[in-house]
Amino acid sequence: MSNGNGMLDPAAFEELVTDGTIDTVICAVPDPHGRLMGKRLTVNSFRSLGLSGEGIHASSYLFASDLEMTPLDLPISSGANGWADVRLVPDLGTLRRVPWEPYAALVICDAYASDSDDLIEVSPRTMLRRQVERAASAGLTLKFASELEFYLAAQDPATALEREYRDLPMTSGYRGDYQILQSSRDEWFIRQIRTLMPQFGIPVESSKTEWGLGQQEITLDYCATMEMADRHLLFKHGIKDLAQRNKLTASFMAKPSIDEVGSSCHLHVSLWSADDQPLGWADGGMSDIFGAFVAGQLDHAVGLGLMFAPTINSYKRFVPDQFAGTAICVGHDNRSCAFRLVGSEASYRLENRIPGADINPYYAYAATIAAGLDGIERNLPRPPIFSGNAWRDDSLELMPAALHGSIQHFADSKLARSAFGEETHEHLLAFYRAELGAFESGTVTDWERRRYFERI
Ligand SMILES: NC(=O)CC[C@H](N)C(=O)O
Repeated sequence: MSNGNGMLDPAAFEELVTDGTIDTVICAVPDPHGRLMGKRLTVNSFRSLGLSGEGIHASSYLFASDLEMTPLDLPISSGANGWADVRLVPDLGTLRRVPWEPYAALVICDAYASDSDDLIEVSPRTMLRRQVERAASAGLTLKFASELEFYLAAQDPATALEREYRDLPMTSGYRGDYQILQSSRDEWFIRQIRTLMPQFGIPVESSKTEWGLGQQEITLDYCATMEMADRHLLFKHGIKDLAQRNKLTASFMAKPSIDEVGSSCHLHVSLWSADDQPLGWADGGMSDIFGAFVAGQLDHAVGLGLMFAPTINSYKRFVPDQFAGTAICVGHDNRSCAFRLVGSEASYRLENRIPGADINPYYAYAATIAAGLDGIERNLPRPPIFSGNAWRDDSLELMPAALHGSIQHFADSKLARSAFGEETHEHLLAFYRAELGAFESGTVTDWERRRYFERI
C-alpha cells in the first residue's frame, strides 16, 4: 500500500498502473558526481527487466565519465573492455511516485555485473553499502541528515548556459539571511519544494533564505544511512527539476562566485546500536564510543577530505569567517570548528561542516563511517573540545587549499585503501586525477588571460 508519503509497494504500484495513473518508471543509479543516471521504462519493460531482477542494461561508463560525459579510461570501463554493460537492478524499497510527473514512478537501482550476481564495487551505492555492512558487523548503525544550501538564479537553465552562467539575476538583490520578508518573495517556489518533497518520500523540516544573494537552505529529517543518501540525491534532483519547470536555475556548486559565501552540505551523524538505541550520550556528555567515533573524524578529515570536497571549485569555499569548516577541531555548538557537537541525549550528534553542496553523499557518508569505525577500532580517546574562534588559531590543521593536495592525501590514506578496498581506492584516485588533469592542462581560464595576456 502507498502510505501517503509517495512510497509505493508493488501492490500500490500495480493499482496505479491498472487505473491508468502510472505508465512510466524512471530507473536510476547514482553516478560518481552524485547525479541520477538511467532510463525511463514503460511499465511492461519495468515488469520484465526491473521486477524480474534481470536488471536494465547500461554502459559501465556511467561510473567512469566526467561531467561532459566523456568516458575516462578506467579499469571498470574502457576501450579495452568495450565500455561493457552493467545491470541496474531496482531496489524496490525505493520505489516512489514523482509528484511533478504524476504518470511516473521512480526507483533507485544497484549496479551488478552483467554476467554474475556481483555488485559493482566502484558504484557509489555499493561503496556506501560496504561501509554500512562494516558498521552493522560491529553492532552499530548510523543515522544521517544532509543539510543542503543552494543558489537560485531567476533565469531558465538554457539562457543561463547561453550566458555561461555569468552575471545571472539572482532571486534576491540584498541579503535575505533568515528574513521572512525575503522568504515571502521566494515562497511561490520554495513552497512547491516543501510540499512536494514529502510526496516524493522526502520529509522536510524547514526552509529559510541563506546569507548569499539568492541562496536558500532547506533542511531534511534525519534517517538511516542509505535512505538518507538516496533522499539527498532525489532532493537535489527534485529541486533542479522543479526549478527548471519554473524557469529558474538551481546551483549546488560549492562556490559559484568569489564575492559570495559558498554553499555547504553540513552532515549530521549520530551513532545507534543495532536495536536502535542512541549511543552518543552517556552520563550527561559524550559517550566513550562516540568520543572514539568523533576522534576518528578528526584524524581522517584531511586524508579522506576528497570525499567532502570533490571538485576543483570545492576548495574556493574554504575561507575563514564564511562559516565553512576549514580548521580541524571539534567544539560544542561552535560554528568556527570543522566539527560541531549539537543536541543532547537521543538528539546528540556531530555536524561535519567541511562538505560543500557539491559532494556525492554516498562517498561522503562512506568516508564518515570509515573514519568513525577506525576511531572506534583503535579505541581513540575523546578529542579535546575547542573553544574560541578556530579560524584564528594557527596551531590547527587546515583542509588542503586545492584539489591536488586533497588527492595526494587520499592517495596516502591507508584507511581509504583498507576501508574502501584497493579497487575502489584506485578507481577514485584515477577518477579525480582525470578531473584535475582536465582543469590543469585542459583549459586556460579567464583569470589567466586577464593576468598574463598583455602584462607578462
Ligand atoms: N549556515 C551556515 O553555517 C553557512 C555555511 C556556509 N554557507 C558554508 O559554505 O559553509
